[in-house]
Amino acid sequence: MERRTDSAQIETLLSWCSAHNLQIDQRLQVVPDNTGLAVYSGAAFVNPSQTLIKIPKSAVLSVKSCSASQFIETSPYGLDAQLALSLALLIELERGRTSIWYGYLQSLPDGTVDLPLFWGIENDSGTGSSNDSDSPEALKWLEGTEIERLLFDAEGIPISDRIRRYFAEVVVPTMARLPPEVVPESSQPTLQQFFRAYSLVSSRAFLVDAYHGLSMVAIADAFNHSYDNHVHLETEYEVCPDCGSLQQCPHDQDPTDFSSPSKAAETEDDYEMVSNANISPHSEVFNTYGETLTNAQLIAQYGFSLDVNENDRITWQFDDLVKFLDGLPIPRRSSGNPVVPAPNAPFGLPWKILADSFDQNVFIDLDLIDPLHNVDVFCVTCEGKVSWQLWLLISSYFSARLIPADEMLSFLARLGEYHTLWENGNEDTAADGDLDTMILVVKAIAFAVVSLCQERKTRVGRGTTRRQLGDLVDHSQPRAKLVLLQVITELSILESSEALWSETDF
Ligand SMILES: C[S@@+](CC[C@H](N)C(=O)[O-])C[C@H]1O[C@@H](n2cnc3c(N)ncnc32)[C@H](O)[C@@H]1O
Repeated sequence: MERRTDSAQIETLLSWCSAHNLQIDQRLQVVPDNTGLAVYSGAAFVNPSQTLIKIPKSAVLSVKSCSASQFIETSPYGLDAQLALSLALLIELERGRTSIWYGYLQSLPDGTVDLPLFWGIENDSGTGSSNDSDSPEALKWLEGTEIERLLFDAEGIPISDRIRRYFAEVVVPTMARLPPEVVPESSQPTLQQFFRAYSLVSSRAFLVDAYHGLSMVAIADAFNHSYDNHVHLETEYEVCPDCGSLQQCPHDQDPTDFSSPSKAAETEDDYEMVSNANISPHSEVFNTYGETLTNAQLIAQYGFSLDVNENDRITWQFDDLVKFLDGLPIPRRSSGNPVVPAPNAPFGLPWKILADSFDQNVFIDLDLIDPLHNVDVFCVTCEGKVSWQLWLLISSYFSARLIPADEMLSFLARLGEYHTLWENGNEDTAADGDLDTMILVVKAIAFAVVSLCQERKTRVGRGTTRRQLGDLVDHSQPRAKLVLLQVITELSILESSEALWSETDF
């Protein structure tokens, strides 16, 4: 769907930037592209570590800075923060030219960003949008995919229901309470307008610091995404959540603590976009919306996917995995008493200690788990490998049936070593000890991974082969096409993993 921003809108945006002290390095140009705006370099080469954009904190639109700040409850992150910022944005949009962000807001895409959570419900919002003809087909292929899971909150409630509920329970009453100097009394935004505000927040907002939280940041949001990015936004997150001060302030709990060095005033007042790679002349300058984002996450949150995305993975939730493992045959020793696993803690393991003790070889760094881009830890990667967390969960599940609880930690450490030797065909060099038990568990892990992949394959792609899906892509409308490509990727990951883990010679 094309939604090019025209040059008059860009000019108004740039005048607004100068009026609000937002500085853009002359080597960069904001230009129209098919999705709205994009940023390109000019004739000059740009080196890394250059500050290219300075955005005064006073220019960001957040719940704290908006015209109705005292009427909106803030939330630090997650869906609640997105909903609150959507309301703040909606109010500023309703204010039209009287909003101090008008020059910025007029440059944003006109319609609702095409996110799957709105598919099939656009017509319910009262505008009779016609984009929806493609939705039934797209929704059909969405079933069982990684995208589908992202359309629900942690309690399993559809995010679209949460948005509607927030509109009815918070947006409508808040709009009715606002004094006329904030929005005119005649202003009664529709659910469709709130959908648009939500879609803009979902696809453009940044978590800037502990004071402003999730915010709309002009120009920073004009960059498209790539994981080979050239620039990133730098902010000091740890500011006072009450007043935004980076230095000591009256809200500090310990007034005698003067340990934090005071920063220069200019660092305190600006957010900065800084280059982290060379930028060639006349090329598009990319930001990254998250280094670990999968295509499913990009589609759900931003409405687009990359042609190739090495972050793609298939994920499972902890409870579903345990239920699945419960249905598999438990490996048994030919002699010795079976062990009854500890019923409470998951398999009696100190998960945090185990997680911390994994070294550089691990697939996912725990530091990458952040509230906005939550990394799903139990997964198979696009190469078909399992994440260490999935390996650990499966191996401890089976080991708990074979090994007494107080020996589990050391057994799992030895099992990890043995599994690595075995993968490389060097299992003969393993020290003796409980070799038989380790072989049993390694076989059970391989069997479990193959079974998990096979089971997931029955739920993705409606039993259609990848070749047939490929033929369908060519004749599909944009939404169905986007989902079909995702289905093909997911099936291919599952097939690679199944092949990799079946290869093992038992
Ligand atoms: C933060 S905005 C980036 C600027 C954007 N072009 C605009 O002004 O609307 C995010 C939106 O840009 C588009 N976008 C960003 N990176 C993209 C990419 N690599 N491929 C396709 N669309 C992309 C998507 O429509 C996404 O929702």
